[in-house]
Amino acid sequence: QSVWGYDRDNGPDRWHENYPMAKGDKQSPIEINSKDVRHDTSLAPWHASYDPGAAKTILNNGRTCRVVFDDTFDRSVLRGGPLTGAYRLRQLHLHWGSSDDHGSEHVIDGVKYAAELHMVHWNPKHGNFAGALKQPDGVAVVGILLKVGKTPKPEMKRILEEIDNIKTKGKEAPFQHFDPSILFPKSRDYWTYHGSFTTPPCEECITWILLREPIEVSSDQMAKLRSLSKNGENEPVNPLVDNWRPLQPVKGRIVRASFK
Ligand SMILES: NS(=O)(=O)c1ccc(C(=O)NCc2ccccc2F)cc1
Ligand SMILES: [Zn+2]
Repeated sequence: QSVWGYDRDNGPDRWHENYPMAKGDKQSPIEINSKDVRHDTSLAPWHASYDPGAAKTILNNGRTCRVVFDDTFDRSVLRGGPLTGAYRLRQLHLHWGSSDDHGSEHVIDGVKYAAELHMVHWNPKHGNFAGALKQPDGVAVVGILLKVGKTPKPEMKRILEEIDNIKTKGKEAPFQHFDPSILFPKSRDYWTYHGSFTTPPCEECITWILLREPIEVSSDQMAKLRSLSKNGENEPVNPLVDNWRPLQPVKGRIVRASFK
C-alpha cells in the first residue's frame, strides 16, 4: 500500500482510492476567474496576531517543507475576514514546481505562480485539530502566491536558509523566534471560498483566504526549495518538486473578493 504522494502510482488522480473525500464537490485548489468573483462589501479585513515565540521547528516530511508552531493555546491567531472567532496558527508549508513557470495550487485568471505558501489555522471551538477537520468552519488557510522577480522578499530568506539542514525526508531543525506575518504582501486584499485540504485526507473543512498580491522570490531561492528531496538519507535521490494538486471542479461555489 503506497502512501500518497505526487508520483504516477500515488499521485492526485489516485488519492480517491484511499481518501474518498478527494472526489467531493468542495475540493481545492480551484481557478480564480475574476469575471466570476463577487465583490462582497460585508467582508471585513483579516488580522493576524502571531507570537514569534510560538515558532518551534522546520521539517521536511518528504512532501513539503513545513514550519510548526505551538498551538496549545491562543498564542498566534488569525481573526476577521470571513472568519468568526480566532483561529490558531498550527503550521505553514509550501507547494512548488520543477520550474519557475508553475508550482502554485491556485491559478489566477489562467496564471500559474512559481509557488504557493499556506498558513494553516484551526478553530479551537472544535477542541483540537482532528476535531476541527470534521467541521465546515474548522480550518482557515491563508494562501500567498510566490512569483519570481528582481526584488525578492528578504523575509523569505529565513525559511530558505534552513533548507540545507532538512535536505531529506524526516529531517527536522529548530526554527524559533519567527513571526510569519513578515511574509504578508503590502495589500490585505483577498479572495475567499469554501474548500478542502489540497492533500489527503482532502477534508472539506477549509475557509480559504487567498491573498491577491503575490510576494516575490528569486529564481535562486526557488532553486533552493527544489534542492529538497522526497527520499530519506542514504536513499536514491528523488527531488521534492511539483508537490501541487491540479485544479479541482468549482461545482457552483461562489468566490468572494474583499476588493473591487
Ligand atoms: N495544502 S493545505 O490544504 O493547506 C493543507 C493543510 C493542512 C494539512 C494537514 O494538516 N495535514 C495533516 C493532517 C491532515 C488530516 C488529519 C491529520 C493530519 F495531520 C494538509 C494540507
Ligand atoms: Zn498546502
